[in-house]
Amino acid sequence: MLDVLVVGGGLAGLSAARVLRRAGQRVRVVEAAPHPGGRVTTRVVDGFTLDAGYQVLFPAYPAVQRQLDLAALDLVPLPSGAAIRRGTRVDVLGDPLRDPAGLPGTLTTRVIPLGDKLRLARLALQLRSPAPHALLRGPDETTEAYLKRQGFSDISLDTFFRPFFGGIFLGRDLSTSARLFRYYFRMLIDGGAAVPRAGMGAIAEQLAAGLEIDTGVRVRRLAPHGAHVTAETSAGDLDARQVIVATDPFAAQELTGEPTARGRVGSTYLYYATAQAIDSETRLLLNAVSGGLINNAQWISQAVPGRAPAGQHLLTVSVLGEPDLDDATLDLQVRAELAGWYGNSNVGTLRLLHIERIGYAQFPQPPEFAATLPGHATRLSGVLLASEVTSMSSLQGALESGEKAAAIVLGDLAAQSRPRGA
Ligand SMILES: Cc1cc2nc3c(=O)[nH]c(=O)nc-3n(C[C@H](O)[C@H](O)[C@H](O)COP(=O)(O)OP(=O)(O)OC[C@H]3O[C@@H](n4cnc5c(N)ncnc54)[C@H](O)[C@@H]3O)c2cc1C
Repeated sequence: MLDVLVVGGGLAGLSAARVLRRAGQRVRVVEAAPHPGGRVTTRVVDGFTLDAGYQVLFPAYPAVQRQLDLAALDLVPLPSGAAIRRGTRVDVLGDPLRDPAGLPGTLTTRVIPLGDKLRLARLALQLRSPAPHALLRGPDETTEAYLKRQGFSDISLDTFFRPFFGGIFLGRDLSTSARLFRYYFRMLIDGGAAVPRAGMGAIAEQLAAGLEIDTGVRVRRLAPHGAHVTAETSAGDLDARQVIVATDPFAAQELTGEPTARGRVGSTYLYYATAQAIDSETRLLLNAVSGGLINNAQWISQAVPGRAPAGQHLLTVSVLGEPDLDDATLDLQVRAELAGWYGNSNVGTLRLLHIERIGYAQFPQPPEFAATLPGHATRLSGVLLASEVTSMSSLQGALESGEKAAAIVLGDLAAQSRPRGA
């Protein structure tokens, strides 16, 4: 009999399994998909390396610092700041803290009023002192209300905050909890954003190394019997003293009977290849024009060498939500918007490699969302929950959730009391 069965091999499940294995437990992960990683995966198409959606790692995440060997991931820091696009017009907003060379351009760019640049600097100073997890406490409101209270103008909200944080929250309305805004802002100040050279899937591969993982096996039902739990799987029954359910919240609800589902935020990504050097920009491109499909885009092969074959370029385009358009229409409409940036002849060279439609990317996180989240205990004896949904919809949330569930299994009460986000 296993000591612990972990259901789901996303980052929460892998994190839990690693902690338990290090503590000497006999642990096995059962994952429904053909490979571990859950939402953090990478595929190779025609020699181009495509992450499943535009995902980045904040190396300053405390759980990332604890769990990952960042040197072995060969992280490539993404250029700080952003290029704000309004049609053919481009304004660069640098991050003077991380890239002092960009300061003159940032100060002279007129897209953000001078007063708002000073407010950004003040915000950075305010948010860099408290312990990161303390930023997840205190009064809550929407990010939009918080930014307005800080005095930011509508122009800065529309041209920078909506597309930039829209890409993180997967919605431009800034209705996400201001606590999360402050936490992510702090993570960016402390460590910027980076990606493994080989793709985000390398994170899951590193976590999975050395673990016993059954892939392509779905757990259908959990039956507690006092001192152990039987998991009915598509490959037969498995018995374990304890089970950690680390699936998405919808599957967790079915397996445990706990109300873990919190709704869905979806997003859509288009990946284009071209042999033509259309734009030398390496920064994130933000679409400051509202009402279109594109929220942000990046010439990822320029920011992260090796993502495209020699002589080729890779553009990833992020569309928020799930447009009700077939692939051909979606491609046509995105191309029409890109033509407003680069002209028809350049856009004509783009070859669509892949469209990734993600129905469940994150759960909605409105103000005070944390008070409504489930804990790790479930009504099934011997069955615990580990999932981003116990914390926050992020790599940090998934990793720390796995750590905490493992600590409960190990009876480590001190680790259980570690505050959320620490
Ligand atoms: C497009 C996109 C962009 C994102 N961007 C960022 C970002 O930039 N930064 C950030 O911090 N976070 C980001 N996130 C969020 C982050 O990826 C997730 O919060 C995190 O990966 C969730 O991990 P998890 O282990 O809780 O869940 P999941 O990754 O969903 O893993 C659950 C696993 O359980 C498996 N499973 C489900 N049911 C069963 C069953 N019955 N039996 C066996 N296995 C089962 C699934 O196949 C899956 O592998 C992004 C997510 C997406 C999709």
